Amino acid sequence: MANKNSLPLYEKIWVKHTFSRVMDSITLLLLFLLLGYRISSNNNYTFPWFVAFLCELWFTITWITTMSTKWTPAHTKTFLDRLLLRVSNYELPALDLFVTTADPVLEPAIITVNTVLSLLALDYPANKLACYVSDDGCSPLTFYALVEATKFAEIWIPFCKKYNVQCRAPFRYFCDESMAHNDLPEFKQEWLTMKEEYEKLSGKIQNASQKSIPCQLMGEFAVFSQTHARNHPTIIKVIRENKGVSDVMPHLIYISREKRPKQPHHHKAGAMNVLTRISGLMTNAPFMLNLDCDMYVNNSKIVLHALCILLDSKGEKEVAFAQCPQRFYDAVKDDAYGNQLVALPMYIGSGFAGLQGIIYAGTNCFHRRKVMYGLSPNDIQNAKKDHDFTNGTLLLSDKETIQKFGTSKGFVDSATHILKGTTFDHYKSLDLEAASEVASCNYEYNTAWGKEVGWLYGSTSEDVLTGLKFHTKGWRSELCSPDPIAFMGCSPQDNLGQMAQHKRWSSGLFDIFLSKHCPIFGTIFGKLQLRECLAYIWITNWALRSIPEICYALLPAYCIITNSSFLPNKELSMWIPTTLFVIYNVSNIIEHIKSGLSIRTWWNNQRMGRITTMTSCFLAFITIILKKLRISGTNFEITKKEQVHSNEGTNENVGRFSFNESLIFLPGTTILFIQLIALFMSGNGNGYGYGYGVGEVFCSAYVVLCYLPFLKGLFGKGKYGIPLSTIWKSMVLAFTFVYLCSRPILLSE
Ligand SMILES: O=c1ccn([C@@H]2O[C@H](COP(=O)(O)OP(=O)(O)O[C@H]3O[C@H](CO)[C@@H](O)[C@H](O)[C@H]3O)[C@@H](O)[C@H]2O)c(=O)[nH]1
Ligand SMILES: [Mn+2]
Repeated sequence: MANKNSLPLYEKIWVKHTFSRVMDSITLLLLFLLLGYRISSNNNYTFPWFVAFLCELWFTITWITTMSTKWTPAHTKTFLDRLLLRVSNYELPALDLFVTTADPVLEPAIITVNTVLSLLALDYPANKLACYVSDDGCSPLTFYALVEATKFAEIWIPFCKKYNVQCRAPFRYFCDESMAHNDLPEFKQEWLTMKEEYEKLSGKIQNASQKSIPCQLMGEFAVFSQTHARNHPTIIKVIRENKGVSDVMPHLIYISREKRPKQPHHHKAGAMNVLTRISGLMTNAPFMLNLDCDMYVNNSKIVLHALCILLDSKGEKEVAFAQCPQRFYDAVKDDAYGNQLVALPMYIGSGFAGLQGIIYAGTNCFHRRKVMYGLSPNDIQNAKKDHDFTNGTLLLSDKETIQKFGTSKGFVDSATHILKGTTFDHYKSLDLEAASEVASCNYEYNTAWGKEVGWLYGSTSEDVLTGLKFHTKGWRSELCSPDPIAFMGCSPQDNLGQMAQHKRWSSGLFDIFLSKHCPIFGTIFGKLQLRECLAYIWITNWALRSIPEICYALLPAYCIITNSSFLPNKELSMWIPTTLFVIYNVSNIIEHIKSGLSIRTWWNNQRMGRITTMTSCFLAFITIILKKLRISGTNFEITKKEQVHSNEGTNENVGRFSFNESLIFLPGTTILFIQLIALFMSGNGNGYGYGYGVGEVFCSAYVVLCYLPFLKGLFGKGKYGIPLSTIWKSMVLAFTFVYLCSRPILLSE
């Protein structure tokens, strides 16, 4: 019994993916064989041969990073009973909850409200929780919705706790009529009342979004008059203060940080840092959970699960953050746009988790505040050795602290508590003046915010960048994936959203690769482990992948047009690329099936992978090159969040591609045209002498198959059709390509 308290609070479970390992190794072997063959068959040194060799070399290197990332997947198992034995309810640490929203149109208030309600109703002592909502849209509607939601929360929270409701976001909970059944007689009545009350709440928010905010609330809303989303002073509203142990409602605070047209606001990262500072002034919890506005809590005990990792005696010393997986509701059938990210996290995500740790995904993540303030595991070790926190590395002189954290005395005091490891016993009622100071545009000027402290600036993928910084300092991270799944969110409902999102991610990630935070430097000069570094190289190079993929996709067409070949054309050697193609796809199909997905889903993911790499990633590549050349900057385009209604599931247009004037469709349409021209030439017997073979024609046809949605788009109407201007531009580009192909090139035969 004596060592009950020394039992670990979580365990790492290593997953055996033997089949994947074998298939991946065969794939690698075949890639090596192909490269070897290309080098050894010296009678084939032609231009397409050379380009193919370079592309395949790239694919091989990428494959090595993929394999290394996937090789030792792991996840964690948490022991809630052990945690509760060790810490009583009274001793549980405080937790600050952060929600970010930025646009009341793209992110409807009712979605944010549901996220907030699910957080307020967490299975955790309410007096230890404080929920801070950052509104970058400075929208009175969001504020109004939160005020109304608080009234509903007063009955919703007790209801959830009484009946141990699992999903505490009402819009999802009430979707499922079967929830209305329960053996307790009074349940049904309460369920109905609750549903009615929720409908009233959503009705009010709906009305307010269409008309205006009810006038009786005008007083409270006066501050919103004459504000503009990009130009307004700080607005902070303490909507509800927790009144102590017996109160079921956590604190709820609305924040819209100051924005001025010419001042950089650093998008989400900037918002997160303001939340960090304001919460530091008020509750200063040692842990923080951050959610995007569309991610609701699906497992009400998730805080306890995450604490098992963060409070574990080993975890306490080593783990910077516990990341829960991202899962999405209302998926489009068979994942037509390839954005559900189910198979990828299962292999790559847990692969990361088996190394130095999972990446920080921007949402669903529990952070340690002191790590956010820049501490490394080393600092803590040294301070412990010195037994003196005042002279140890942890505490800086007053001047240094101000240089690091800024001039707010209140905040510097709170940060000192965190660095020393002592927390406030009870919260301080919010000093609005101090809070406005730390939320102002100028506050971070000449401080370490965004550089050494808090969420890092400089990339639209602030999440991966911030996590990478922690790993480089020597921290680990853990994947926390209890059953039922902790959080659910919404994913783009069409290809436009998906492609734009993919572009933002890959540009942000590539930005990191080209910055001083590049994972390679992290391994050479920091504490980023080698295989973790390879995994980060894998993820930060999505944009770069577009170049070899586009070249490789153009090769078959080039060969058909110029009557040359890039594939081995002797029967015996042809088996290398053929087997490679088969093995790669078969193992991919099986991985999808093992993740519980259909073959159709596999194909949609595969196809979408090819499309996004050649379109979104390519544009991301160009965007970042232009940024590095200081020709243009990057922007954070917010993803549209939609509530899907179940009757839309039968709509025949579900899964169809829509198009607009965006440049993102230009590369895809051009590639498609080039293949069509090539196939037409091959069909017409224009390939004199038949330098190219079945292989080239097959590859070209395969590219067309991947681009089938674009082919349909050529004939589609309205939003389902590719705009004429894009078609014209693509045609010009395609014919230029064909023209250039037919001119003699130095290296060609
Ligand atoms: O200026 C901004 C822009 C965005 N956001 C918020 O950032 C979150 C993520 O934005 P979203 O448009 O939903 O992007 P996603 O691509 O869905 O988000 C993923 O990718 C982002 C990085 O690209 C991460 O920050 C997110 O956590 C991660 O879920 C949302 O809550 C927004 O309200 C802000 O608060 N301020
Ligand atoms: Mn999102």
